[in-house]
Amino acid sequence: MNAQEKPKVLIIIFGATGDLAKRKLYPSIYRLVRNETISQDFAVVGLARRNWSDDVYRQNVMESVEQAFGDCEELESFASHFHYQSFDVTDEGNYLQVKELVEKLESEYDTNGNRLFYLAMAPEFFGSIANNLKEYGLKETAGWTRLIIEKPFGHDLKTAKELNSQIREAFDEEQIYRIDHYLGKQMVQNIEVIRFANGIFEHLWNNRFISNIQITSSETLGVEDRSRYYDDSGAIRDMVQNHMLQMVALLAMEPPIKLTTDEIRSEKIKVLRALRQLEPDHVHEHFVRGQYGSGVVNDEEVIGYRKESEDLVFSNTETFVAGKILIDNYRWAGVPFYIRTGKRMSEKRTKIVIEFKDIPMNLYFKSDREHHPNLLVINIQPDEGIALYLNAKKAGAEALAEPIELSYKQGAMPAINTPEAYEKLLYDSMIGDATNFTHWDEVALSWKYIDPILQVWQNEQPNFPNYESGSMGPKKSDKLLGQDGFHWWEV
Ligand SMILES: NC(=O)C1=CN([C@@H]2O[C@H](COP(=O)(O)OP(=O)(O)OC[C@H]3O[C@@H](n4cnc5c(N)ncnc54)[C@H](OP(=O)(O)O)[C@@H]3O)[C@@H](O)[C@H]2O)C=CC1
Ligand SMILES: O=C1O[C@H](COP(=O)(O)O)[C@@H](O)[C@H](O)[C@H]1O
Repeated sequence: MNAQEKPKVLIIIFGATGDLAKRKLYPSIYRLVRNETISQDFAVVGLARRNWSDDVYRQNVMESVEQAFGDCEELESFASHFHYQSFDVTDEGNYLQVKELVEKLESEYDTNGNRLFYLAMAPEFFGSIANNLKEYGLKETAGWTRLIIEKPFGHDLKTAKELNSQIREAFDEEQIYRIDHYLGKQMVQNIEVIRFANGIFEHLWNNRFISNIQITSSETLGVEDRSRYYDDSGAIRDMVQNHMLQMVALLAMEPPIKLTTDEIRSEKIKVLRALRQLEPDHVHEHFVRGQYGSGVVNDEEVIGYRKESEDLVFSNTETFVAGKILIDNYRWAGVPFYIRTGKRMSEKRTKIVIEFKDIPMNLYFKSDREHHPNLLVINIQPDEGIALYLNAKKAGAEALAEPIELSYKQGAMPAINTPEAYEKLLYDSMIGDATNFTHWDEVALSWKYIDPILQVWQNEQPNFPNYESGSMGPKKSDKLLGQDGFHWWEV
């Protein structure tokens, strides 16, 4: 496709009545169409079991867009491109009807035969859907065919491998887009730019100048109505195996020789290969898990995880993880990457703190115990931006220093309308840019790192709940850094 051309596409959504489709996919497609990022020659086929008509489906699409953006222009005309078919993925006979509908729409809309299949469904269906798409001829088209797969991609390395071979029987690796929505976030994409477009940072980006890196992704929400999925997954599979390790890889990778999908992936893969695998005896030294009890979040009293549903009364699933990750390569030997993520914490925030090594002797602070190392903070959300903490002279006669903050906030720039992560990733998949999707090798290496932790945890009885809702997790998470002489920066 010519870079100037706007993609023309027929999007086929499996799980069209579900939460993800409503909250993320329809508003994203609306923005892509409204901003004319994609061609007006587009259509959407929604598939799910519910017995909806096109009208009911369109009504739901319009409501989801309005919920996201308030009153919107030309919503009815936008929704008229959406078509619904009641469909049970477990009934193979249904695929022929889907094929008929797709071919009929392709003769009505000028989409060049381009088909984007989006699997917004429970993962147990991913493999069979992919195979049936091939079996029933839905891949046979004059245009391109791509498959977007939601997470979780497997439950551990073994099941991820099984799933991957199933999907690869039907689709080539270049046609598979494994989505990790963190890679669509503006400030996650900014990590590479901050590092590789600024001479002042890249020279310092190594174990001679950085003492540790901290990545926090905290949420105030609890498990909501996803307990069936979440209880089987827990924070380590839900957030660490994918989003957190992807951020580690972006922070630690070597500069790619070119900004192409293959070169960037190849550098990320090298980092994941260099992660120090944990022996069972070392898991407790490096990883802490937690589960929320009751507490107060945003001034409201909330219940503990085990009270969220009858099925969770005896649950040992972790809703919090903190970890110390080591990367055994020349650049990062000896620099801990601390990560923490959890539900029902005191605030919703994702941020990265790069702590630089302190100077050997500080002449400007009153006591030797006062440490104000330089920090670079990358705020991923909600306030997208960067802050650099330096020390400057305190006003007054004495020769004393105090920390100051130089900051840049993306939202403060006029006319910058940050695209939502899903919007960006949907567009990338339509133009065939897989840079911000995860390659199978990345998925496999992430599971390889996580598996030993899962194995130790599943054989032990945790003492849950061990953190109050509205806090920043269990005390042991602070000790993880304390034992190395560091602390979490609440900047
Ligand atoms: N929701 C979120 O915020 C996120 C979700 N994800 C992932 O996205 C995927 C979808 O999640 P989510 O939308 O929350 O899940 P939901 O449970 O809300 O939706 C599931 C969808 O699948 C349909 N469905 C279920 N069984 C069948 C079947 N046998 N045949 C056809 N359709 C069926 C349901 O519709 P019906 O009942 O009408 O058949 C519904 O449309 C999952 O893989 C999840 O892990 C990833 C990140 C975030
Ligand atoms: O993938 C997931 O991410 C969300 C957090 O995403 P964010 O963009 O709001 O930071 C998390 O709530 C969910 O459990 C997980 O599946």
